[in-house]
Amino acid sequence: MTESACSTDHILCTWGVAREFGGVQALRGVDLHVTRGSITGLIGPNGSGKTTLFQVISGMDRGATGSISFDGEPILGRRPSQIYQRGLARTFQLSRVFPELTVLENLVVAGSRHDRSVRERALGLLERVRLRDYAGARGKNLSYGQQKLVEFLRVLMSDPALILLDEPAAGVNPTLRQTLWDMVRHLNGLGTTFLVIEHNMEVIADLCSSVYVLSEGEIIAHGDFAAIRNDERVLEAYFGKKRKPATA
Ligand SMILES: Nc1ncnc2c1ncn2[C@@H]1O[C@H](COP(=O)(O)OP(=O)(O)OP(=O)(O)O)[C@@H](O)[C@H]1O
Repeated sequence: MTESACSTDHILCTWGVAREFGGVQALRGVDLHVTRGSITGLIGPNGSGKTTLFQVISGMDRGATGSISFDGEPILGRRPSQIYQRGLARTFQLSRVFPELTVLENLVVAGSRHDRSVRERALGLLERVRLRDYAGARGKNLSYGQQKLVEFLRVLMSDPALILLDEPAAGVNPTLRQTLWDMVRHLNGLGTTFLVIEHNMEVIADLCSSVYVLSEGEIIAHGDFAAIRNDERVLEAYFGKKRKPATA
């Protein structure tokens, strides 16, 4: 893929992104395009490099090579705060809620100004996911699923253009999980773009217009879910090499 393949339709493009950890090639030349306004899925077996790619895109891991553009600007090598300020935010596999702050404070700290409008925006978000009654509770006193939802809301406080979600529903009960996906869909309807790591294929099929499949640090397939689900390389990556037919 050439750099010219990245157009203004794409909010994020990566070319040849590679990352090695002491002999382990975690990413091997990853080319990926995220269309503006899409919900794009990133799937792959455990250890295939998904989280590493998020670390690199968000600037938290600055040891990669290749190039990345976000909203037309090169970002590889930039600090996480610079990338975040440009409008690219992410959540983490494990919740990172501030345990001693209240739920409301957890959201307000991420707002741009500590004024009334930030507070109201936070309360509005909590209302939307039915956590308004928990505004005064400390982060540490929420269930794990509630903490993940609060972490997601905190990301929304900065009104990012692109949100990277790293298994946002893992460890979350089915009701909260539904709330979370409804919120993703709602925000996407308002124009927010998402790149989502998710292991549940029903969710991927339901939510994502485009899916990238990573295996051993390489993109092995890309397309809509119907196309990638029957791809030979994808089946092989998930279920292992094809067995030889049994002999009599
Ligand atoms: N900081 C690090 N130091 C050394 N090796 C690392 C580091 N981060 C990731 N790796 C290795 O890179 C590879 C990719 O890991 P990564 O966590 O990105 O995979 P993943 O697809 O997100 O997996 P999972 O689905 O299990 O979360 C693995 O072999 C992992 O052990």
